Formats: sequence, structure tokens, C-alpha cells
Amino acid sequence: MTTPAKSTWAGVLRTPVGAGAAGLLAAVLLLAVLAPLLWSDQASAVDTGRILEGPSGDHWMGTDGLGRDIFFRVLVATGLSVGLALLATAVGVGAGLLLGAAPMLLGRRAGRVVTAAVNIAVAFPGLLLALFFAVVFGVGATGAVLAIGFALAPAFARLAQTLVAKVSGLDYVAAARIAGLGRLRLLARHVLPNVAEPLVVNATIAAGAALLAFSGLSFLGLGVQAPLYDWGRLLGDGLSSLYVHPAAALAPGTAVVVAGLAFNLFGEAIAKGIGMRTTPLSPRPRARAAPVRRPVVTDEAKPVLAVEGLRVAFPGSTPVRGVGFTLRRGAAVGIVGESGSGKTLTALALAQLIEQPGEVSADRLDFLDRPLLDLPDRERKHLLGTSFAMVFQDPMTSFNPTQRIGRQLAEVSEQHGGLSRGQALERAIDRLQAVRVPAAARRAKQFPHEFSGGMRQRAMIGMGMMGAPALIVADEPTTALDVTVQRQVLRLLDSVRAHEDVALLLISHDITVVRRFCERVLVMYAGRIVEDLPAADLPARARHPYTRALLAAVPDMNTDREQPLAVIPGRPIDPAELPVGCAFATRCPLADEQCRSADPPLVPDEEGRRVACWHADAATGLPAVAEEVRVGE
Ligand SMILES: Nc1ncnc2c1ncn2[C@@H]1O[C@H](COP(=O)(O)OP(=O)(O)OP(=O)(O)O)[C@@H](O)[C@H]1O
Repeated sequence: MTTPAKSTWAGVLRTPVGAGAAGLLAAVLLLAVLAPLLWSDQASAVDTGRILEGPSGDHWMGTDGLGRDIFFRVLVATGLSVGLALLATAVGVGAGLLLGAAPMLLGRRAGRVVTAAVNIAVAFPGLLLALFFAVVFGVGATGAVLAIGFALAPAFARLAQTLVAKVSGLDYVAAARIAGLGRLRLLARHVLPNVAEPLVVNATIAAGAALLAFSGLSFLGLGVQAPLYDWGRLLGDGLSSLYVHPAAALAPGTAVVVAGLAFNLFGEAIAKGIGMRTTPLSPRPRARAAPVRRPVVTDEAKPVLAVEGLRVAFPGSTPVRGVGFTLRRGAAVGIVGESGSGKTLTALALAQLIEQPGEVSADRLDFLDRPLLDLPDRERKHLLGTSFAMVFQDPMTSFNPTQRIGRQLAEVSEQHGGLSRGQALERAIDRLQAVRVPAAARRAKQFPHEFSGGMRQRAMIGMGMMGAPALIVADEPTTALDVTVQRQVLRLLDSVRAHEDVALLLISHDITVVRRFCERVLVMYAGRIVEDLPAADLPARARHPYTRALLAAVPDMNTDREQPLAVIPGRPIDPAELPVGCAFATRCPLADEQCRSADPPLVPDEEGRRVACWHADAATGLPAVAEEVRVGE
């Protein structure tokens, strides 16, 4: 597990509460180690002549029923009290982590059973659980450690579950999955280090609670047994003579309160410190307050993205089969195709977001001239985090509903751009302004639900621009929006592309959108690119029967509204049941025996246009505008 960055600790220690709590905790821990070594003899020395004496110069806190010095006994008891409390906390955190990570390690079904059990256990009061386990494990220190440990476990399991689930959904964990890491390694290398901070903070606070619980069990006679003694036992012993000699109970009681406070205050101070963090935990590049500039310097003539033979395979199907294209700075390329043609999987594969059991392979997948599939995790994460922006279909699920928009945008620059919290927030406001969110400074403080759909999508684009993106992949970015807002968002993407010199890959099922905003169009069918042509060539020079059918299915102002809408006959192909020949053959008016027996290759012509059809030349005779083809006619 990684510990919080040095600067965070330094920050915590600089605050008065942090410094006080740290000093107090250090004293308690030091005493726990040294007191049993230094004063054990004085603490156990019996003096029958001075039984139950009150405080005096010889015995600052008086003596107990055997004339032993209470002050020394309280000091020596620090070792057992703190040691056992820490042990119980370790048991609780360990068991909690195991239970919390179970859904990730065991898979969905077994994970659900564990989660249900944890949910039930969390509902029981901790002290009740501790008493129950104390009875199960028997009276004594070991039993009490296990009892308190297991009583703490459900809360830690719940916390670990939430944290693990949150981190598991992050891009870099998905990326690590694609890199083929096993579940255990994924947990150890990518998940646990990222959930360590809140767990450590909670464990510190829980240690205070364990100390209290342990004293309680010992006080009740269920914990530490004679001749051993901890604060709880001393408290129990002292209580019997409370009216004669209150110091005998007050001294161990005060020790419990002070030590408990030390753990609690220190835990709270760290929590606050983490919240006030002014530098990212990792990685920490040298960049300072200056606006984030392009982190990867590339030869402008080189493509931003070069893809060859991209494949996405799942057990039993290969929904993306050999996709290849290049994208240059400032260029806009569109991918169109019906639902299920593999557009989204292509985008996810580019962003390294395909999850197991899916597998991505490619003859070439170079982003900013770096082979994405071969880069070390950390480098790939940084490269994608700074230069690759993704705008998803549903603006509602793109943001964390519990965090303010500005904070979510700022996080990107804190993580990857090396900006401080304040600087990152300033940049977030600037980016929100850039994507034309009105009153950006005020809006930055709002939660996602306070934004309209279009504004959320603009904020998402703004988030993509927190770094210096070289590529924006927008997957159906306007599907969830109404028509006027759709236009605004598309225009915004277009202006970002033009002004920031960013490459844009626009994915849509709507060929008219792609035609309008992109200079090149890739038409996908059954996981392959079947045609690649300049948008200006649509509709006249489209040579694939599928492209022409897509165009023909788009109604326009001249479409006769009395007639049923045109559709492409037949159904899209299931990637698990691909035919031997051309996948479009069953729906194609030009299909013949050759089409049914051999899949046509994607062939470029002298102008760089590519088409995969045995009858590409004949296809230009097919209708490509809506009123020319109607189902049922
Ligand atoms: N996790 C998965 N496991 C197996 N098959 C999948 C998985 N995800 C997607 N597919 C299949 O891959 C094919 C392509 O899916 P993809 O989401 O890329 O299509 P799309 O063209 O983006 O369609 P839409 O516009 O509906 O999102 C579909 O047939 C889909 O069923």
C-alpha cells in the first residue's frame, strides 16, 4: 500500500490539531513500547503495608489492593492496551479487506453472497458483535482480539467494497485488465494502492474505537486475564474502591480517553489533510502553474492515431474485425453504421477500455506515435490521461453524481498535469468557459444533476480539454439530447477541433451528422470497415451497397410523408454468426454466389478511397436518397 505523499503528512503536521494529535500519538506509542521495559518491576512490586492508599509523593496515583503503585501500573498497561487494540484493528482491517475484495476476486455470483452477508453484519451494533464473538472465542486476550477484530470487519468490508468497486471502474483498471493482469495482481497493484488512504485513515480512527472496546471487554472480565493487566482491568479493579480512592479508577480511565483521543484526532487530521491536498499523489510530473501544454511533442505531419488490423474478440465472437484508419491533427473522421456494427467497441478499444473477457489486438495501434498496446501501464495511463479525450453517449453517467463538476474537472489536471488544487480549479473554470458554460465559476460549484443534459455534455468536452488532448473520441455524443442542443454540442466539438487542432473521431448511427461535421467517413458493417470515403463524395460517389442503403434510409425535406419511411431490409448480422462470404450479402440487392462464398477485401483506389465490395462499380447505380427506395413498394 502506498502511504500518503510526504507533503500531505507535512501539511497535517503543520496544523495545530495535526501537530498536537501526532505528538500525543507518538507519546502513547513510545510509552507502549518503553513502559513495560522500564517500569514493570515497580508496577508489580507488592507492599502489603500500603494497601489502597490515596495519592502521595511516593505513589502519585496511590496504591491498589496489594499496595502496588497505580501510576506505574497504568504506564505499563499502555503496552498491552495499545498493542492488543492495534492487533484487533489489524484483524478487522485484514478481514474487512478480504471480504471487501471478494466480489472482485471471486466473481459476481460468489461476490454477491459475500456482499449480502456483509450488509447483514453491518446492521448489527459493533459492541453486540464483539460480545457475541467474545463468547464464541472464549474469555481471554486472544478471544478479545478476535472478537473486536471481527466486530470491526463488517464496517471495513463495506468501506473496502465501495472503494474497490469505485476504483475497479476507473479507466486505468480497465486498461490493466486488458494488459492481462490476474485478479490478485490487479487488486494488489492497481486497486489496493488507490484505496489505501481512506483505509489507513479509518483504521487509525478504528484503533481508537478498538482501544475503548478492549477496555470495555477487560472491564467486564471478558478480556485480559490476571496476572496480565490492561487499562480495562485496572479500571475494573479501581472501580470497587471508587468512593474510598477515586484515583485508582480515574488514572486508567484518563489513559483510555487520552489514547483514544490521540488515535481519533490523528485519523481526523489525516483525513482533513488528504482533503486539503495541494499536490497529486502520483505520478508527479514537474509541470507547474503554467497552463497545461501538449505533453507529448509530435511531428505534426505524423498521424495522431494510426490503426491497422484492430480486432476486438469475446469468447465465441469477434465483433471488431481488422479495422484500420489514420487520423491527423485537426481532422474529423466519422464512423457510421447500424446498431451492433462495432462502432462503440472500436472506440473503447482505442481508449483501452475493453474489459475481460474481451481482448484487443492490432497489427498497429499507435497513438501520438507510441504503440498503445505495448506501452507500460503507467506510461499508457499518462498518455491517455493527458492526450486522449472521450465523450460518452450518456452525459448523465459520465460524471460522479456526488462531486461538484468543477472538482471533477480539476481532478484530471491534479492527477496528470501536476497542478495544485487551486490552480486545477481555476483551469476547470477556464475550460467550462471555453465550452460556453454560462457563469462558469458558479456552475463549477454545482453538482451534475444541476446541469442540463447539453450542459453536462459540454462540461464533459471541457473535461477532455483539461489536458491538451490530441484526439477526442465522441461516441454518439448527442443521442441523449434534443435536436437544438444536439447541434450546439456538435458545433462545439467542431470548433474545439478547429481551434485546438485536435483530431476528432465522431461515432454516430446518423450518416447526415457525420457527413456534415467530418471530412472523411468510415462506414462499418458487422465489425469491419466496408467503405472509407470523403464526406463530400456522399451520396453521389458512395460505392458500397450498404453505404447507399444507409443514405437512402435518411428522410429529408423532400421525402413524401404519406409514404412509409425507408429502411434497410433484413437485420444486422450477429457477430457470433458471421457468414463465410460478405456479411451484407443477405441484405444486398447485388449479392451473387461470389459474395456468399468470399468476403471482399477492403481495396483502396487511386484517390485513397476504400471499399469492400465485389460489385463496387455496379453499386453506384443503386439509390442513395430516401425517396428512391421504400419498403413495401
Ligand atoms: N461485452 C461484450 N461481449 C460480447 N459481445 C459484445 C460485448 N459488447 C458488445 N458486444 C457485441 O459487439 C457488437 C458490436 O457492439 P457495439 O456496441 O460496438 O455496436 P455499435 O455499433 O456501437 O452499436 P450501438 O450504436 O447500438 O452502440 C454487438 O453485436 C454487441 O452485441
